[in-house]
Amino acid sequence: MNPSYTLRNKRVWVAGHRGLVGSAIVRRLQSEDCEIVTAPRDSVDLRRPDQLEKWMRDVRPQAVFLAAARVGGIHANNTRPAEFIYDNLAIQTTVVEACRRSNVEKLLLMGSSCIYPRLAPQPIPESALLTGPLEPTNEWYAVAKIAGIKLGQAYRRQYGCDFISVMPTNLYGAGDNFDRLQSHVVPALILKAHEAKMARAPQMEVWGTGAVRREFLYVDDAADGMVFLMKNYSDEGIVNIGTGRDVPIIDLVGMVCKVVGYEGTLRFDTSRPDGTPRKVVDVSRINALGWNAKISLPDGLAMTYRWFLENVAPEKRRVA
Ligand SMILES: NC(=O)C1=CN([C@@H]2O[C@H](COP(=O)(O)OP(=O)(O)OC[C@H]3O[C@@H](n4cnc5c(N)ncnc54)[C@H](OP(=O)(O)O)[C@@H]3O)[C@@H](O)[C@H]2O)C=CC1
Ligand SMILES: C[C@H]1O[C@H](OP(=O)(O)OP(=O)(O)OC[C@H]2O[C@@H](n3cnc4c(=O)[nH]c(N)nc43)[C@H](O)[C@@H]2O)[C@@H](O)[C@@H](O)C1=O
Repeated sequence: MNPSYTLRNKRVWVAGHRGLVGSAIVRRLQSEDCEIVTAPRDSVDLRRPDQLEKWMRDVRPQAVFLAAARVGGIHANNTRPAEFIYDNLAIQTTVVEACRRSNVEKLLLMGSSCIYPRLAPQPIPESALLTGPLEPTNEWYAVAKIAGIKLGQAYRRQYGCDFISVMPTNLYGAGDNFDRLQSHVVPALILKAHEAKMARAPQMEVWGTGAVRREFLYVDDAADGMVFLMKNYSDEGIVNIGTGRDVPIIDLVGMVCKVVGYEGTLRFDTSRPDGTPRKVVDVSRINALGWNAKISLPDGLAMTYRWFLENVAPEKRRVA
């Protein structure tokens, strides 16, 4: 299949357009000469084939970014396994089959770096998929995401659908979920450091030991990489997207406190899970295709905190 695909003058559906990744893809598509279409959340539940297929018949999108999913951090994944496996299976099967029936020209599915085995070689190559046991804190979500990969590959083989799958590493940035319990580590630490600073608290809490390592890709980089793949990649193999560099959580905490301006001490709550000891993806495949991440972690954290202050900070809400 010809890897090059144009978005020019196409109707491009961003499923999950209000989320962290979906809203970043909408921002990125502003510089493409295409028509962005979105499904109204109140009338189109992407777990419902009847609702989606009616909308698809009316709108007839030609290219689709599937950024809709049940998503959360380690606590959310570890405590809500049924929602994470059911919702993500339901959304993926509904959207993939609806795209086939509507003859969508190209669909980009989103997996996650958490699909790889807990103790995969680091950096993690795409070939590590299904070579070992999963990380228990998010295996339900991971199994659903692996099913999504297999769906896309099966539809390419049997029906000739141009469906591709990208495996993003941990993402963060403007538009993130800042819920104290359900969020990922970056927004959670920004919220906690900010609140500790505002309250002049002597200490802030960090989950786990802080010794595990994670890779963080700014969401606008991720969106740019996904548009790049939509335009330049067409094959059944999955493609990692990340920076290729990881940091210990303890270092991340220091960077967040520096950006926020919090100078108190840290209390490590080791009753909270660490999750996988290390998760950094091998980005040689996407680099070889011609794409590289551009936004550094310090710059990304500064942009995220600025967005938090303008859109989420508790004192902002009180003023509003
Ligand atoms: N954030 C991260 O660190 C990573 C994310 N990913 C993947 O990227 C994709 C986007 O994640 P992210 O942007 O962080 O998630 P968010 O939770 O920020 O956004 C998910 C979006 O999906 C929508 N959605 C959820 N369920 C339904 C439904 N039943 N019908 C319609 N819309 C629904 C949500 O709508 P509403 O707001 O109304 O609930 C929301 O807009 C996911 O596939 C995720 O697995 C992969 C790796 C890392
Ligand atoms: C992207 C990936 O994200 C998830 O995996 P994860 O990377 O383990 O998730 P996380 O960002 O929530 O935690 C990263 C690390 O950070 C530590 N940590 C410290 N303090 C806080 C804290 O306050 N909140 C959170 N959430 N974590 C904290 C936490 O203990 C852990 O060691 C998957 O569920 C799945 O969603 C997935 O695909």
